[in-house]
Amino acid sequence: MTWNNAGMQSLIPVTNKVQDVLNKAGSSESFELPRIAVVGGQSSGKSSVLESLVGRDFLPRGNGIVTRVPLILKLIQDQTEFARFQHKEDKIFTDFDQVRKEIDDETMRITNGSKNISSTPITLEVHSPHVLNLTLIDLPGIIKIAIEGQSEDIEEQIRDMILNYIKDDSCLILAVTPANQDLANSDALKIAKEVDPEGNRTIGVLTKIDLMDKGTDARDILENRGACPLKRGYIGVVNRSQKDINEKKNIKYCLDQEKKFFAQHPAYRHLTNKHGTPYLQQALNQQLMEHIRDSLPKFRKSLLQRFADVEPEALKYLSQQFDDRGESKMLTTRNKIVQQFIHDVEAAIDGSCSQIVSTKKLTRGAYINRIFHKKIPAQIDLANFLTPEMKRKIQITIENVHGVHVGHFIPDKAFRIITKELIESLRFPAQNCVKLVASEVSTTIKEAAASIKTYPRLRNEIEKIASTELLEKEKYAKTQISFMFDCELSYMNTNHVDFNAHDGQNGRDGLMVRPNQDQNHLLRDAIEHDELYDPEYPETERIDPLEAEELEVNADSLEAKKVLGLVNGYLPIVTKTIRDLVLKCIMLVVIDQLIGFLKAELLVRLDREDKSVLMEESELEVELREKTLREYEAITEALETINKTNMVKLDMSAKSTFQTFEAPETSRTEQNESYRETEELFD
Ligand SMILES: Nc1nc2c(ncn2[C@@H]2O[C@H](COP(=O)(O)OP(=O)(O)OP(=O)(O)O)[C@@H](O)[C@H]2O)c(=O)[nH]1
Repeated sequence: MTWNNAGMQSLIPVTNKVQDVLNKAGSSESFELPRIAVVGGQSSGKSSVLESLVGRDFLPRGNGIVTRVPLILKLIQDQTEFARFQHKEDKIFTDFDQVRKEIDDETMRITNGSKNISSTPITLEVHSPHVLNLTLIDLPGIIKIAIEGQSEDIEEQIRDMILNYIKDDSCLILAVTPANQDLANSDALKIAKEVDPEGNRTIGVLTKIDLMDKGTDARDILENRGACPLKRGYIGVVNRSQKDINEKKNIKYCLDQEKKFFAQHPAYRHLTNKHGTPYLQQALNQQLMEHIRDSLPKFRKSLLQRFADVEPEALKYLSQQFDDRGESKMLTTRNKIVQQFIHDVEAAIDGSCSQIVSTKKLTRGAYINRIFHKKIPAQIDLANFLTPEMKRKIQITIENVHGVHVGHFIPDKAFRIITKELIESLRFPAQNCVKLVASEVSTTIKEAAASIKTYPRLRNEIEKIASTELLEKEKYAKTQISFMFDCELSYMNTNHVDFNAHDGQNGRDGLMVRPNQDQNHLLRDAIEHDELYDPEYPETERIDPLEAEELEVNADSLEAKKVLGLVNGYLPIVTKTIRDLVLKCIMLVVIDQLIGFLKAELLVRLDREDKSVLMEESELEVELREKTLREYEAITEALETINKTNMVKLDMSAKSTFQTFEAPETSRTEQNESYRETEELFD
């Protein structure tokens, strides 16, 4: 058997290298060549044309509708030559007569042995070192009348099937018309026009020129001067006749006969260079080149986009790679990872450290900020302390302080007891604030550690050291805060500059309680003028006598009000101080000291571990890294290959073989722009 698709070979170096490189790397990018669908009336010679294009004699041929199901023929460039059907994946065909038989058998199976057609395609892969990766489709011929045993609407079914394949803009249409029929009635041209009215992707193929009536010729059509001119013109071919097939004449022999036919025929002698199967191959070749030329810039853009996606990951992997024979390189890698981890933790908390500021997601630092300024003030809050329960406590405390005696002075002791109890009630919420921030810092540590993908042991160790230290810091901060509470509880500083006897609002009628002042007198005045009650806290107003009765204690007593005034004036000082110090303590211990620890101690602690164990790579990550690096290299190579392609030369060679094909202007400009982009990238 002889292969005769040499015309397509010139495309192999570029497209196949690009396809190969990307396929091998398992890249998601792939450069697809367009499908070529062969359409035409029944027995117009479609399968014969297709076979000539492939250069292989393996398709069923004969009278009647031979092609009754679509045949999707995938040509795949490979080292060895064989065929394989999708429906029989395990079987390898090396004998192409067997391929023909299998197509026949499968057609019968699909159509249940009837004479009907089916849209269920047969998919056949032909692997060969001589083909270009390309998909060709042989379709059933368009018929006019159903014969016995065929569905009434078979004509419509065939039309729909053909249209379904050729409607895709990237599909090249070979409209096959026999020369011994009137062109104006060509089914192929009619159906092609429906989907490609401009004729941009339709090539007219005139078969059976050798069978034309004596005294007639197809010269006008072949010179594109006939009744139905096509933008891309017509190409005349002389395929093997049924007799040739029966006599098993090979394709090489028939191609020689075809050449002789054109050379010797007086009407076509001057057209020998523009017709015949080899020329059709060249024309198709040019179409494909044009497609490549037009789609390369777009494809390159998409490759560049993928390159931009893959590059940062790849560079990260490359920077983390080390030669495991060299311990110092291993250490350098480890140290780099640790530095990066510390930087990531710091950057996530301290926004100013971060080079890239997200506009979509809050960072941990921003969350901590919310805890500082929203949650902490809300948790350390005694504004609503005056519950009925507290009123009752105040009165009972006062009465207990007096005991058997009748009290005439402000019960200072009761004030201290009540205030202490209230301050104490803040201890747990204040410590809880440490927990809230620590939990955010813990998440920050986990997130930063998660990016150490290649070395899971190192990642775990770093996370463990940092998290353990965070726990220590959390504990320590809680102790410090507890100490702060102890300080607050040890002394009620009623000499504080901010202390206001009724509610801490300075300047309100000058109602400041100072030592050596007559507190009883001031308070009495205040009560008379109804100034001890804060309108913001209605609970501080006079206690409902009914409620008082329920309590069975006189919570509305003058003394209770005096104590309330003192408590109310003192609490804001305490909450203000505690809020401020809790926040500062958390910042110092849980954040600053932790980061300080990471900077000073993390490497020291890691040094205690076995380096080679710590730097063991994760299998999954190794796989991912290799895949990423493979794709990175493949895309780089593919881009370089495309960049080296001499598009002008490619275009010139295309033009010299098939003058009527014009390339759209815009694609050239786009192409140059894209080249510039690519060149810049690789400069
Ligand atoms: N003499 C001569 N015979 C041809 C030519 N082209 C095709 N034939 C013959 O015409 C018959 C039909 O050819 P096919 O290639 O099977 O036609 P088809 O369009 O694929 O047929 P269907 O798939 O059945 O529609 C075969 O016997 C071919 O040998 C040609 O250029 N010259």
